[in-house]
Amino acid sequence: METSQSISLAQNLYCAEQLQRSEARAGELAGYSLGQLMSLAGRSVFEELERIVSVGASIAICCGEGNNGGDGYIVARLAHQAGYKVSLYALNAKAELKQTSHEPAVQARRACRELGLEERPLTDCTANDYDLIVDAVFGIGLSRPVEGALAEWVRALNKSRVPVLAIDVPTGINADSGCIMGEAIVAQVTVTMIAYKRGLFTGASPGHVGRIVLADLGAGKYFERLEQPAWRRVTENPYSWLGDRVAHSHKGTHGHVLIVGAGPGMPGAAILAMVAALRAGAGKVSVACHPSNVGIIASQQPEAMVHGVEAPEQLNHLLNAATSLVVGPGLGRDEWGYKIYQACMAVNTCKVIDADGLYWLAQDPVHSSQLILTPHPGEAARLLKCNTRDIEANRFEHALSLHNQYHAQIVLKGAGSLISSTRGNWLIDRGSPAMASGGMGDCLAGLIGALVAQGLAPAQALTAGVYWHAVAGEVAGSKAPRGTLASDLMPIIRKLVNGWIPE
Ligand SMILES: NC(=O)C1=CN([C@@H]2O[C@H](COP(=O)(O)OP(=O)(O)OC[C@H]3O[C@@H](n4cnc5c(N)ncnc54)[C@H](OP(=O)(O)O)[C@@H]3O)[C@@H](O)[C@H]2O)[C@@H](O)CC1
Ligand SMILES: Nc1ncnc2c1ncn2[C@@H]1O[C@H](COP(=O)(O)OP(=O)(O)O)[C@@H](O)[C@H]1O
Ligand SMILES: [K+]
Repeated sequence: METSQSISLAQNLYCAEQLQRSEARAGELAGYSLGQLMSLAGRSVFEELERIVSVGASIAICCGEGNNGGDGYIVARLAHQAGYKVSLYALNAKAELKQTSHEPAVQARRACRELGLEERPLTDCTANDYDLIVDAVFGIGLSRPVEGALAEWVRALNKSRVPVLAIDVPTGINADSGCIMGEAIVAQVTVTMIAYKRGLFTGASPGHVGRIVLADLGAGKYFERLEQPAWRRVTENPYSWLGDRVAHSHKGTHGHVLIVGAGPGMPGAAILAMVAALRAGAGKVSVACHPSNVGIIASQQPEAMVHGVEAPEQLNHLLNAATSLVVGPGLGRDEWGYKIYQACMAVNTCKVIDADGLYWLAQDPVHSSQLILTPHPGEAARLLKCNTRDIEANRFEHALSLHNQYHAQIVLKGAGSLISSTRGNWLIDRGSPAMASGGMGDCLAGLIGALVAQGLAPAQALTAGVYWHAVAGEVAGSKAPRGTLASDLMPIIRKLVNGWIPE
């Protein structure tokens, strides 16, 4: 079987429907029947199992009635034959597998019976009795929420903290949206078949999938020819877009970022955006803020130029001098904030709009590819006039809606940030929960502003900014996630924009 995987296979993300439609044909092109594909799927999972636990370990294999369960029976037979202590559990121990099940699953189940592996009801499986649980309950065929006794079993399994190896998709995770349907298994490893499902990388998934292993079963490259991915994952460091600095460059070469924000009593967000823009390599950084904040902002970083603006007219010369704008950090929702926002929107300069800037944009939508919008789900809900829960229930569709409605370059932030832009639709599966602390968004806005100032096109600046911000968050939070601050990202951002790649 072919194992080397192309860059495109690592990037491309698909929906369950695409797998259901084309996996058989992809298998055929690779020279396999559906049954042979399933045998290969079971073997791939078994090979991963061998990496996690040694021969002799106690394993519970928990099977549903569909083909995900079928994969489970194949693993059970292989594991038993290899000398593992295998216990089999089934969602419906007495029933036959579904009619749509492939022959190898039926054969493997029969073989397990002949080998004396008695099937017990799934809800009798007490996780603590085992070294590893194999989740073969539901995969891409999950069609309704996991409820009742099964949901209770999933909750107990998750509480046990016994490692789980999930087949294809952790049971209860929607493979398209990454949402939990009722209750979902938390796995340490997920071995996913043929191609990546987009829902494995965003929404609730990052807390459920563990390490993801792609087993393309030799059919991946054929599958890619049959189905177009609507989304791709950023897998390559974007440093080449920025490149090394030219030896004879000067500060004017690297652009001038103007941060517009910091209404009365709110200097912090603009300070973070300002420092991020400086550390990300902007030639010059200015801040336009309420006059009451000039002293405190100027005292933070002597390299920045800080201007108090009482009235929008005072902004004009600053707007004319700027290569990029970052509008919104701490801007406020009062009359001063509104007038300042309006003055910024009157110029054509590329703008990163965040925080209160997004609040004002939602009141009076504007369409432009020179706008870079960086909403978190709450801000996205305001922009799309729905609620945060709607956004989280389908992050992919709402990211597309934002791009289509505002004609802007957008990122929908959160674990598995989604970028919908003139460069297409990209998912960034980097970052960490260490980044769930106030100020991280301000840091991102300043970083993107600096990349625009240094000459990247808006969509490139957005993609590279979100990627480096997430990687910086991972590095800053790696040893002690709690208490990680946006300020901790600044020296790491400096390294990343100079081509550093963390191990
Ligand atoms: N085809 C191939 O080549 C390959 C396929 N492969 C494998 O097949 C998997 C897909 O198999 P699948 O389509 O049979 O779906 P699967 O995930 O087993 O679930 C369907 C069953 O679950 C049931 N059900 C759903 N939700 C439920 C709920 N909440 N509560 C209770 N029941 C629920 C549903 O019931 P129904 O909706 O029919 O009433 C049906 O019985 C895929 O993920 C991969 O592992 C690999 O081997 C590679 C080769
Ligand atoms: N659990 C997580 N995993 C990955 N990235 C995260 C996580 N939590 C937060 N982030 C990232 O941190 C940033 C938070 O931004 P935001 O919510 O605007 O913060 P603030 O408004 O406090 O500055 C976003 O880029 C988001 O993607
Ligand atoms: K599963």
